[in-house]
Amino acid sequence: MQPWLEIMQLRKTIDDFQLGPIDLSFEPGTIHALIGKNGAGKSTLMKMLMNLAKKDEGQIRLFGQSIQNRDESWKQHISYLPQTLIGCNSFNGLELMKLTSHWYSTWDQKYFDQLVQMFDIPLRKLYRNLSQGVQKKLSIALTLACDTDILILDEPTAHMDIPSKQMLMDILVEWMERSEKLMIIASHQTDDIRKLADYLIVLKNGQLLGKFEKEELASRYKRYFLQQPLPNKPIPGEVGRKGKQIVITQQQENTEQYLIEHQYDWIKAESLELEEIITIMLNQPI
Ligand SMILES: Nc1ncnc2c1ncn2[C@@H]1O[C@H](COP(=O)(O)OP(=O)(O)OP(=O)(O)O)[C@@H](O)[C@H]1O
Repeated sequence: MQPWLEIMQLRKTIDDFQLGPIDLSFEPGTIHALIGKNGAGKSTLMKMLMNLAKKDEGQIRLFGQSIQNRDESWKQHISYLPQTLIGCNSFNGLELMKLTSHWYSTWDQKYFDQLVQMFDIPLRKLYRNLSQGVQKKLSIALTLACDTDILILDEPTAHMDIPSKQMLMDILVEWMERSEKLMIIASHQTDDIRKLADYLIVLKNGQLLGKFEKEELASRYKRYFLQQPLPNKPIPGEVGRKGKQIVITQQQENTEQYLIEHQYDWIKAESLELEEIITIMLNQPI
């Protein structure tokens, strides 16, 4: 399938922080989660996708066309939720709704009203007087109601209470089903990633570790409980150990082949939780 969004050899330097080179493609009908420790470059990458942060090198292509040297009409296809909305404080929800709906021809008023009701957002209160969680809910309602092809969300569940987070997960799944859509979401919440993502894009200190299919990643990592102590040197696929008889690997086939060849028996092998896999990946040397 033709990707809707492509990034080629994208690079940016901010002081001593270097992002890239990054090559990625995003196909319709998929949800990509951007994963990385604080300061890994997730927000910077998202801002570059929106042309809000200037790239030093590389190309971004939307529907096969470069977004550079064009007017900003391509933004009609993408709605973006930044970590914090700037410049909204002196407006209330109704005014922000008018401003946003004016810009997007795909604006869906009925859907916005529905989201406002679901999240119980007071539209007549000034944005600055809303709690952080309600500010987030309003920004999400404004972003989703644009009903664009592509949605870019930077930590959408931050500051939200637990029931609202759960509701948002369902809303985002339903949003994907409205028509053919693409979603890119940066999140530190494993719940968000587990429930939503098809692919994980892992950034480490500005470097791209890779794009991984979530299910494939989950099946790759295994923990073995052995009957005998392991040798001191690492075994094939090993990424971690607990004591001498519990080992975590990321290459099931190679590990099992080694264990069988060297006559190590295992009592059981189990899959890892996504949170544990992400922690291992983010702590591994590049
Ligand atoms: N406007 C800026 N001025 C100076 N440095 C910046 C600026 N924006 C980003 N950086 C630096 O770029 C790096 C990446 O920041 P970025 O916000 O993209 O990370 P992140 O992965 O989104 O982090 P977090 O998970 O904490 O939100 C950091 O070292 C940050 O200090």
